[in-house]
Amino acid sequence: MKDPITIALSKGRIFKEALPLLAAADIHPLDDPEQSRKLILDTNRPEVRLVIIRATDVPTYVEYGAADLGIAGRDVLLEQHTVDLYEPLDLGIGRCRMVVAEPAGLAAQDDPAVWERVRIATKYPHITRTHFARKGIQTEIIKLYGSMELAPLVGLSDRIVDLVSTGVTLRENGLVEVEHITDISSRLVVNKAAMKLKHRSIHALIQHLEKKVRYDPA
Ligand SMILES: Nc1ncnc2c1ncn2[C@@H]1O[C@H](COP(=O)(O)OP(=O)(O)OP(=O)(O)O)[C@@H](O)[C@H]1O
Ligand SMILES: O=P(O)(O)OC[C@H]1O[C@H](OP(=O)(O)OP(=O)(O)O)[C@H](O)[C@@H]1O
Repeated sequence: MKDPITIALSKGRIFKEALPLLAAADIHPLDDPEQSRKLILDTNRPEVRLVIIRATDVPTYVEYGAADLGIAGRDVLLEQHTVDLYEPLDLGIGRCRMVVAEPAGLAAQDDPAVWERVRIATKYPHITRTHFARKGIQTEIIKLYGSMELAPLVGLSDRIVDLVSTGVTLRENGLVEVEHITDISSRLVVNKAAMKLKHRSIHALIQHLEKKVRYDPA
């Protein structure tokens, strides 16, 4: 009998980009989470199901074994740095970068090399604090849950730490990137006990994903 496998992932861009990877492992969801309100999606394989959750909840579900595997952004994993998981594979999807940004007007006369104390609005307080602490810069952090680009426009903070991919959101809000913190992509994460107890199934799945990522990336 095959091991039952539960995979956690978020809807939206991660789900869309994960579909070809899952297909390479012969996993095809029977529903589209954009069309359905179902939180558990069956697949063509009776032993494999997907749970559809918030991107930031993926590490929690996998750490506690509510899902055996998951797909999580490196941003989420760095921010939730104490979560205990295996992270065997960079899936190469959800590619973007974590940056410090500020209004173009401020950037024109600003020099990050002389910053001593900065006020930052961000969804990523741990990453932000760590980045600036390494450079000996004190931070006042305003924690937000989205739309960080608004903060400097209404005087909540001078600067933000956020993800950038095309740069359109920064540009349309008159902001520019002033520091690159790190590159981001989505990772496969695996529950530690499941990796032992369901080793054959999980190992086979990792191999299919790895082959697709390495030899046939999207
Ligand atoms: N503009 C982007 N381009 C590419 N990848 C991105 C971009 N923005 C975010 N990501 C990646 O996709 C992941 C999921 O982002 P998404 O916007 O779907 O969820 P979220 O709204 O950030 O999460 P939550 O609902 O938990 O707050 C992020 O954790 C990040 O790794
Ligand atoms: O450089 P770009 O291609 O414009 O992408 C950057 C935007 O993408 C992400 O937001 P997302 O689309 O996830 O919206 P939300 O997190 O505010 O819901 C990120 O927080 C930026 O706002």
